[in-house]
Amino acid sequence: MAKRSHHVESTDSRPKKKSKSEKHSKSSKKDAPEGNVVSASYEQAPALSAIAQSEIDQFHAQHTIKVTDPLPEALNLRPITSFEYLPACDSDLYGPLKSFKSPTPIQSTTWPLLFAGRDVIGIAETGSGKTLAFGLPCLKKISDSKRSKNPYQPTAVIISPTRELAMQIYDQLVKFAEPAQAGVACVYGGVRKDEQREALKSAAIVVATPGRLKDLQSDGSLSLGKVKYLVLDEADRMLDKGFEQDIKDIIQPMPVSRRQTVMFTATWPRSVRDLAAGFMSSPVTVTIGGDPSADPRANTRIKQEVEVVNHHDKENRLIQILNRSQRGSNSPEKVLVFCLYKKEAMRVERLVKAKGFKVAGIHGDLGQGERFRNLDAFKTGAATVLVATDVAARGLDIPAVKLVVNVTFPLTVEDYVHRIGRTGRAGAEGHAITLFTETDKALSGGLINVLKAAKQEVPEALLKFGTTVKKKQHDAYGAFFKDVDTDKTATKIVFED
Ligand SMILES: Nc1ncnc2c1ncn2[C@@H]1O[C@H](COP(=O)(O)OP(=O)(O)OP(=O)(O)O)[C@@H](O)[C@H]1O
Repeated sequence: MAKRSHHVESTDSRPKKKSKSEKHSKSSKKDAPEGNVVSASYEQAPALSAIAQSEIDQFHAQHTIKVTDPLPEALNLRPITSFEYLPACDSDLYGPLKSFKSPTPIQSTTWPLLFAGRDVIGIAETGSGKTLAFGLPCLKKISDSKRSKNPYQPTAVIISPTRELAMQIYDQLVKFAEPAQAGVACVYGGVRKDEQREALKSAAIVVATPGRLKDLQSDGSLSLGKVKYLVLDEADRMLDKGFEQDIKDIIQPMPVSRRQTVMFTATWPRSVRDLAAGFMSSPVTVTIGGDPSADPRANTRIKQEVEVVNHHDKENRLIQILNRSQRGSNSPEKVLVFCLYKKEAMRVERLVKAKGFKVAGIHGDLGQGERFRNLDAFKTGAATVLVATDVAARGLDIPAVKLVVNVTFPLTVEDYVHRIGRTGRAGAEGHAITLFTETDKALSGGLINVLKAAKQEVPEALLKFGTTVKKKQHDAYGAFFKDVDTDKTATKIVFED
């Protein structure tokens, strides 16, 4: 088959002088509609173009990959199924990929689109490498651009719902940023601003939580007028009602026509899709493992057990589970225990400690330093049980969490999928045990659908609560950061600053 390489030019609204190579390469892509994405070019590796179409089709079928592109004339870009097909880069940007065998399906499928400058919505199961899916093209954009080093004017902004997750994304990107000579800063609340301000001076990429970013923007510590690459990680959480204003305030000063906007998540409820569309230009939606318009889907490598119990039996049952997991024959497994309420988390942590387990806690009433220290203790194994509220539900990539226990069911089934997604990551097996009570019955239908989609056992006692799925309102998420107090149900998620 003749070697063809696609030179995909997605242009911004202004006419661009064609370089010599572009005059010769046939770009069958119509110019993108007015106001579409940035001027980015992507050269599909000839070796990738040479692969038989049947192999590409097989890859798509094997991983249940679905790509929905609103631009009828757009080129079907082939998935980058091996790191060798990555576009050339004049820095050693790809060096740290050596620790992986091959791209994950979400990386393979979204990388070409992101290199080509398209807006992308990426939906894939927890633990499937979404951070590098959006992170690598971001770093390549910085590494390729001869961006003038305007101090305090980042080229890329990545927004995350939690301080710990912002730090985690930052830590992952820094490994790649050094070879690409791209400065990265991380800004989040709960700590002093002056060091963060200092880091913003030379940062091309800023990873941030919304509150602190807005703070620094309004006190003039940084300008977002030059942002060309915007990522909302855990996008459905970032787009919840009541946060629209935060996100709108952050996006407002950013350029429209030359900005590439990217959203990634493991759950994509209908209630946030219209809002997302308002921030994007002809986004391509990529889903791995199943149709995004259906119910949320859990990572299928996680064994999900649901026990219907009486409210007052929960804590005894938790201790039984911990005895089995921590005092069995093998070395104590790392167990992540989720509560819904801060006071509940503090009470459970005290109970688990009193039973002699090595336990740490993480919730909104702790100082940021203590939260980082406790999370670290769990990562290193100094603590083998972490008692958390939903501050730890999304994104956190903690090695070798063998078991997640939901002592109190979260306020949405999406949060359930994210919580149990702290186990079973990067291809590992996982295990989750959920204590479900009468008070949670409004969510029984959604939970039953998640269990069935993942081919998990559905207990009789759960079926008794009924299978109807309550339509989730736009503001149905529980208090996220300022964790829900025992004396009132959550009315609005409040983000970290
Ligand atoms: N190509 C790859 N091959 C193997 N492991 C990878 C690859 N890319 C990333 N990983 C690892 O997989 C783990 C999960 O990645 P990451 O945290 O980005 O998942 P995620 O999809 O964002 O999860 P979540 O939905 O929970 O946020 C990390 O430890 C990361 O280093």
